Amino acid sequence: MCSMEPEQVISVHDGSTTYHIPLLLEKQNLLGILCEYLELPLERTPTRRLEQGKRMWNDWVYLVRSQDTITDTVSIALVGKYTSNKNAYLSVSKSIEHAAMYCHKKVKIILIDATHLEHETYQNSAVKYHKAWHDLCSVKGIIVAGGFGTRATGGMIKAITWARINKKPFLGICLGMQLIVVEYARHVMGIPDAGSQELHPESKNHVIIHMPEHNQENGRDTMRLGRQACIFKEGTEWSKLRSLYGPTISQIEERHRNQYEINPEIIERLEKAGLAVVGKDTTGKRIEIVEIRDHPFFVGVQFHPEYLSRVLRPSKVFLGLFAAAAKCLEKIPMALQQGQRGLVDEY
Ligand SMILES: NC(=O)CC[C@H](N)C(=O)O
Repeated sequence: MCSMEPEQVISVHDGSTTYHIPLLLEKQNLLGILCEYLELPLERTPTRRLEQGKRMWNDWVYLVRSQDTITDTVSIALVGKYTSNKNAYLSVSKSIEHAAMYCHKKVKIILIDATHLEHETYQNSAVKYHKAWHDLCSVKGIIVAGGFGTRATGGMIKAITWARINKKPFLGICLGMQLIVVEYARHVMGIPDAGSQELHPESKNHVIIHMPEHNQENGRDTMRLGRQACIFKEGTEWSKLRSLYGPTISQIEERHRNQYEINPEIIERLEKAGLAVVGKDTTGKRIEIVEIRDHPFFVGVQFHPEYLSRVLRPSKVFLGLFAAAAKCLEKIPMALQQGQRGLVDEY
């Protein structure tokens, strides 16, 4: 066969998940073959690096194999406006999967087009409207993901109201967090026209404003980007999200991509009404995390936790949402503190 030896052919057959593929490759000695053909001196690799690699490999094999014995599936709705493109929310979907693997559960992610939750859809297509609401009401947890522009935000706000009132585990990411604040201001604080400068320019009560140091004319060129610190506020040890980082962590770093922020002038009123500030930036003015205390899990983050989630190191933010949906949140802080590789370690 075209000047190739049989042992040079490596096959990757269908498996239950893509995470099994490294296991298939290893079984066929891919590493050995590559080292031989590329003349890579594995024996000269420092022992520390080799051991680190071995540990990571063992953790990977353990986690992937443990997936084969899962019986429970937890459904999570991902509410957004770019749902017609399956890959638009790939990093968010993968982060939910990482969290599910840690909790030893399977996940079914249901993409919901936020416009379908809006009344206009009911008028044009009652089937789409009822299907979207049926999906939203059936799932165990809900995420409103990031985004730009007004379209579909009416439906996202409806999803937030539903999760808040019905005590469904909920996570709002970036735009999702900004809409939590709009929803709270409108329906709990009694400001019916509360809005965001980006989405509701006509509003007289902007609870989300353009960040002053960012140039509006240059649009997205001047976004707040990249890794930035978030400091947990004193007295927020009760926070369900914070409990996942452990008692010694007072600061985390996460990646950002936004132009708007919570209006600092409303923060005191927001907190008095029950939407607590859990994390702020290093200036102490910019809000990074909000959370409702009397709720199984209702968290908004201004950053994008999906950018830093990894298979062996799932984002705590997604872990919180997923574990609350799977009703195993109370086990997670201890499991993480003890360095368990996942909840299956219990068995
Ligand atoms: N990444 C996002 O979700 C952005 C949210 C919002 N459009 C902003 O610019 O702040």
